[in-house]
Order: sequence, then C-alpha cells, then structure tokens
Amino acid sequence: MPVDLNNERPLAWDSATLNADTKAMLDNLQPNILRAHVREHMSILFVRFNNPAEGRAFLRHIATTKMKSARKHLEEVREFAARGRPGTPYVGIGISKAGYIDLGHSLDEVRKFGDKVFRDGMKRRITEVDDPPVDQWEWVFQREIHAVILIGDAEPESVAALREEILAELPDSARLLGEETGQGMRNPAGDGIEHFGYVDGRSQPLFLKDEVEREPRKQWDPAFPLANVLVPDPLAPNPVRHHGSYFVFRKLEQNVRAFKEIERDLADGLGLADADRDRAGAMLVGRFKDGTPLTSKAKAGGGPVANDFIYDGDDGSKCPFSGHVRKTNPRSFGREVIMARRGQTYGQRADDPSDDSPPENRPSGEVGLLFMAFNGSLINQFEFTQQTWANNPDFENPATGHDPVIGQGERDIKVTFPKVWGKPEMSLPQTQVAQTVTMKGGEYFFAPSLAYLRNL
Ligand code: HEM
Repeated sequence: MPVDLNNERPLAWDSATLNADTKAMLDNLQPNILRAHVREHMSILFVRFNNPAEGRAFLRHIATTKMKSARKHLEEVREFAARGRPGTPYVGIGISKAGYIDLGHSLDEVRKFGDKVFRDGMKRRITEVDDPPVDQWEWVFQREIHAVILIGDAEPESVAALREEILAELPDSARLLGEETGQGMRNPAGDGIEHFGYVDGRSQPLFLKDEVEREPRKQWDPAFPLANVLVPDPLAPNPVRHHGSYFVFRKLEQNVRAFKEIERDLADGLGLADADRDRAGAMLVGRFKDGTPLTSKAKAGGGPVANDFIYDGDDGSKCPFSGHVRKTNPRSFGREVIMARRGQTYGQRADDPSDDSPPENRPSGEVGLLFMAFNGSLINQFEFTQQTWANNPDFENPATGHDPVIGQGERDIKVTFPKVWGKPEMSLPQTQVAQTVTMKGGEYFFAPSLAYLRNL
C-alpha cells in the first residue's frame, strides 16, 4: 500500500504492522526531515560539480558510506533514551535545480519536480519575497550552487573529522564554493536560543506518534501529515517508496545591537517598568525570551516551554497580530503552510546573549541564523510564509504591520501596540520597528531519497 502522505494520524514508525511501502520509505529517507537530528555543531558545505560522472560518483560514495536512513536515526534516538548510547553524526544532501542538470538530468526529468519555485532557484524569486538584490548577497550564494552537504552532531570533533573526510573525497573537477559553520547556543535553562536571546525551535510540526504523545495537546494539535514535508522523489528508482523533501537554506544576519535598542525604546515609549519591560521584545517575537507565549501570559513564566496554545480570543491586545510566531503560525488556520524548521545559529560572540547587558555590548553583524527548513512545497510553505504572512502588513487584520523579526519590504504604515497586556488601551500610531534581519543569500534544494543517491 503506497505511503499515505495525507494521513492525519502520526506515524507509528516502529509498529510491527507498518506496511512494506512505509518501511521502505523510512529506509530510504534522509534523517532530520521527519524528526530533528542533533546538530549542536554543524558544517554546511556548498559544492559545484562540473563533471556529471564524477559528481554522481561523489554523491553515491557519500550516500553509501556516510549517510544513515531516517529509520536508523529513529532507532538511535530510542537507544539513547533507553540506554544513553549516543547516536552517529548526521550527513544530509540537498541538490539544486542547477545541480540536477549538472549531474546529467534532462530538463524533462527536472520538470518532474512539481515545485516551480525549486525549478526557478532562489535568485529568481527575490521580487516575490522582497529579498535584497543578488549582487548584495555574499559571493558564495551569488554563484551557481549544485549541492549542499549538511554535517551535524553533538560535538565539534566528529563534525570536523567528517568534514575532512568528505572534502577529501571531492573530485578535482568539483569545487567547494563556500561553507558555513553552525553552533547552538543555550540559555541557563538549557533551551536552544537564537541571537536575539529568545528560545527557538520549540514549535514544530510533529510526524511521529511517539513525539506527538509526549506533548500536551489540549488546544494546539502538533501532529501533521507527512505531506507537510515529504513528496515522492521523482527521480528515484521507485517514487512510491522513495521520498524526498524540498529544503530551503537562507543565511540571515541579525543586528543584535539594533534589536536590543528597539526593545529598550519600545519599552520606554510604552512606559513599561521593571519586569514588564520584557513585554516589549515579547510583542515583537510573540514569546518571551524564555519561550513563554505572550498570548498566554503577561510575564515570562519559567518551567518547560509551552507550545499548547492558540490565539482564539486574543484580539491583539495580548500578542500583537504582527508578533513573529503569530504571523508565521496563526494556529487557527493555515496548517498546510507549516514547515519543519531545522536551522542553527552562526557566529561567535563575546557577550552572553541571555544576560541583561546594554545594547552597546551586543554585536551589530557577523552573527545570525542559518535558516533551514524542509517543505512539501516551497511555494506554498516557506515562500507563502515569507511573502503572504511576514511581509504583508495587512495579514489577518489590516494595518497590523510587517513581521518585526523577518518581514522584508518597505515598512511604511504606522502601527500601535497594547500598553497594558489584555487591555484595549493602545499606544499612539508609531513607525514600525526597523528591520534587523538581513538576508545574505541562500538557495532552494531537494533532499533526495537515499535510493536515488545510492543509484547514481
Ligand atoms: C533571524 C531570523 C529569525 C529569528 C531570529 C527567528 C526567531 C524565532 C523564535 C524566537 C521563534 C520562537 C520559537 C518557537 O516557537 O519555536 C520562532 C518561531 C518560528 N519561526 Fe522564526 N526566526 C527567524 C526566521 C524565520 C523565518 C525566515 C521563518 C519563515 C519564513 C520563520 C518561521 C518561524 C515559524 C513557523 C515559527 C514557529 C511558530 C509557531 O509554530 O508558533 N522564522 N522564530
């Protein structure tokens, strides 16, 4: 029975009754798609091939010697939970449209990829998502990237060793165009944070029964059908059993100093004092720094980071409609838009992102987020989120503003903020906060099935 990508029931991946096609799907799927892989340390390599036979042989070799399946990953996670035995590192591969052509596929074959945006590539989509002109991107992303290789693990040593091994296999005809290094940051509670200091990566679509069952889910259902991240791999030997995922990579630089100034000025402007001052930043993100959802609480909460909430009954007087997490997941509709975010922070900093030191001690560049996400459809998920939700000041309610964190394009309308949490008193209309996240480049890839890679 073909894998039912639209089944609303989460996948019981280790059930004895799993059908043969679904088993084969898990044995041929890359890890980190259905469930996030440990990737506290990451090395991300951008490669160009230039010789079809050698490019194919390289990918085949990496796939057969260094990549594990989604099933192997899930077994490792279970082993770790039961016996504390650490798993093996993650190696993932994504191929761009230009990469498929360079590997020798015909245009007719590449047209089998249903996602037009993937076939265009990111450089041809800047108008739609209001990205900066390509000549302002970092040089590596201005070039024609054929493949991305993701290496991730809990410790830097194994990542560095694998990076060396993989680079040593790169044929002379190929080029390493550039690379990124990701490194996780954590707050004192141990939760992963991004550079503005907020807990990140908490809200995810969950596809597996064991993951769903661990979540409180009275209000928000975190279970999503596989279709949110999987499509049949059109070039695999058997697309009924072999699946892949559209992968978006974007390097997003964060001006932390400017963001911290904005938080401070907003708190001053609204007359917020003491612990209430944290609400300024929370109105921009939609969660407090410790992850407490602003729609649920007026102050940061402590305890495990909640994700069982919706915005019903919040007219914007608790969490503004523009707040980043409300914009990118309104929760009462748009479930088909939700993608699996698998990003990692980049850049070293001398200050502690979770302390209270003033804005002038914060970095104004060179740090940010390597935004990465798996999609069933780039046009209906990543691009839709960026274009129709984040960049749209009228989304859900007119004149509520751009997403203050990731919104791109002219922030010309004025907006208001609630002065008191949950009360109708609003501030005077004010200019929207400045853009502090800058896209430095990126590309769209397809993460093919292992069956495709092993048969190259
Ligand atoms: C530097 C850039 C970014 C920063 C600093 C950032 C920060 C955050 C933070 C702090 C959260 C809350 C943690 C959570 O709920 O899991 C979050 C959630 C989220 N972000 Fe971002 N983000 C960035 C870029 C993006 C981009 C480019 C997109 C998509 C276009 C995006 C989509 C989302 C989504 C979908 C959620 C989860 C919302 C939910 O389900 O409640 N983010 N982000």
